[in-house]
Amino acid sequence: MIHTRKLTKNFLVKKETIEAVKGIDLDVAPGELLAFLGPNGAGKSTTLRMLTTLLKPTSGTATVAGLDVATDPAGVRARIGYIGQGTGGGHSFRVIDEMVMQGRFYGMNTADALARADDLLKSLDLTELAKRTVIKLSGGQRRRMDVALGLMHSPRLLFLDEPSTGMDPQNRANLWEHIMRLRAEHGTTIVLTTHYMDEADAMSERVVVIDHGTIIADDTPARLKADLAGDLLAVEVAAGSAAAVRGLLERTATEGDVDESEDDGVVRFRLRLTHGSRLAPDLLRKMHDAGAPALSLELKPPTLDDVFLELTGRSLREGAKV
Ligand SMILES: Nc1ncnc2c1ncn2[C@@H]1O[C@H](COP(=O)(O)OP(=O)(O)OP(=O)(O)O)[C@@H](O)[C@H]1O
Repeated sequence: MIHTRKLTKNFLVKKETIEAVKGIDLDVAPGELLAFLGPNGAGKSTTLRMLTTLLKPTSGTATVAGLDVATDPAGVRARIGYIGQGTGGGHSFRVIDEMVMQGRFYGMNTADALARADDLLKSLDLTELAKRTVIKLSGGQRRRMDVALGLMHSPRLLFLDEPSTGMDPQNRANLWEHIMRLRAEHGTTIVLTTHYMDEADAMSERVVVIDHGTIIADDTPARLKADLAGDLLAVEVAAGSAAAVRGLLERTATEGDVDESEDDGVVRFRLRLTHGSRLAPDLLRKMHDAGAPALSLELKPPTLDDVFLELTGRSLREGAKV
């Protein structure tokens, strides 16, 4: 559905070249749901804008839905849906009119456009709002209408640029429910950008991590986490037991160093353990046998942020918009 080779975009700003996207190779199969995840300025939107023909690549190639973005941008546009950041229709039209106009724009006749709009409004729980003017919709409703607009011409491939930015968790969950349903019903291939790592984790089958214009990881969230970041283990012991426990933990740590801090006679160790839930009981027993029992033990599975941290030395949260 998408094939890019060495896809590159440079911007020239005041005689300075900004390398926004640096030679991306990407293949997306029909029906995939893929998220570009990365901090602000990583190159996610620029990549998406090249794939949707809104920006011309500086070099490299991209075919989208079977057509070349450079030589047949109009053809690509006819085959895809694109929902940009905070876009949407005009303010003073009614939702249904906005949708029919969109359908007409894509060459549908009014009757077909109305039928399709009805279907989509139903799928996206917007039927009751069909006659409301767009300006009166809430943020979440508006975003759902954006999705409906992007789907009016039944594209096989839908691009969503930060679909849920600025939404509260309930609206985000609701939008996702609708996107998933549409996908199940129509088999639409979906490519989206997000800097919400929990969203990428929970919703996407494939996460492409982008940093400084380069793909630095590309896999299922589960495999990314399993490969790159062990579970985070935090264990507290009495200060008198610290020396014995330190040695034990250093022999057990599978990733990185053992971090240690002391507060009020309690020493807290933090370390990464691959397959922590399997190792933790054994560790507890060894600590007990060494006469240095744990006061508390906490085991946290890794997040995509841990993955990003391991890959770049930076946290995704640091650069995330709130
Ligand atoms: N039109 C433009 N002119 C100049 N520089 C640009 C332009 N668009 C993007 N850039 C720069 O290209 C780099 C990548 O930006 P891009 O918008 O693709 O990042 P992003 O990962 O989508 O970030 P965000 O999460 O903030 O949307 C940034 O350094 C940005 O400042």
